[in-house]
Amino acid sequence: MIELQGVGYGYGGRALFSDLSMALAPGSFHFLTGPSGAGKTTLLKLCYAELRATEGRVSLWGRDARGMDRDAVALVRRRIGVVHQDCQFLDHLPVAENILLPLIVAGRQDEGERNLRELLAWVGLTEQAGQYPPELSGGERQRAALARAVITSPEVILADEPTGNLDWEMSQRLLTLLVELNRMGKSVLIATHDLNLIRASKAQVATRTLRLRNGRLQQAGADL
Ligand SMILES: Nc1ncnc2c1ncn2[C@@H]1O[C@H](COP(=O)(O)OP(=O)(O)OP(=O)(O)O)[C@@H](O)[C@H]1O
Repeated sequence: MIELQGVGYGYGGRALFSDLSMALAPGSFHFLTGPSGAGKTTLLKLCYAELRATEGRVSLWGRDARGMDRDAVALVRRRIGVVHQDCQFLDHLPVAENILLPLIVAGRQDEGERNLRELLAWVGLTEQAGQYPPELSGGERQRAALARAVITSPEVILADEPTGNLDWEMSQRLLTLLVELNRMGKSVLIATHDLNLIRASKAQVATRTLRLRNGRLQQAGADL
């Protein structure tokens, strides 16, 4: 679905990473780890065509991202749900409307009501639907961000530090939601610093861990 071959990227002419390859297959579950500033968020942005690789090839469902115009990118993004590091809510809209936004943008609001009710119950935010994002706790915000990422039924979920600043219990709860999505057949990639979260996932799901460090991507093994 998403494939990177020999990909490099840099800001302002300075290479951040190079010759990086990976593939997200249907139903796969990956963690992406590495030190702060290694380029995890940048790598996720390449996966959903927010950024274009400066070398190599990013293929999204078999199409080279480089040749995609805005409409093609918009189409492909509907197959990808992104949980952003900072949630990116519109604070003047209630939580329910924030979650519905991707469906509205996709012109599919008719699917909204039923999906929304189910999703709010699934993430445990039925009571908070009418509240505004600044009124939510950190864990509630992250769960709302996850609901928003999956309301369009994407095939791939890319989550950038979804458990950053959450306590252990809430991190586990979020991980369980992501594992449930994976069991429904979705491919999941989680960027995280939290090695305990990666270890805890092993009991629930078969995962691969990729480590981005010094401009290289390696598969992490038992050394985690
Ligand atoms: N828009 C930008 N312009 C210039 N430099 C940038 C930009 N975005 C990120 N960078 C730099 O690129 C490097 C990688 O950033 P990135 O956010 O991808 O790392 P990260 O591994 O996700 O970090 P963290 O774990 O702290 O979130 C950092 O040094 C960052 O300052």
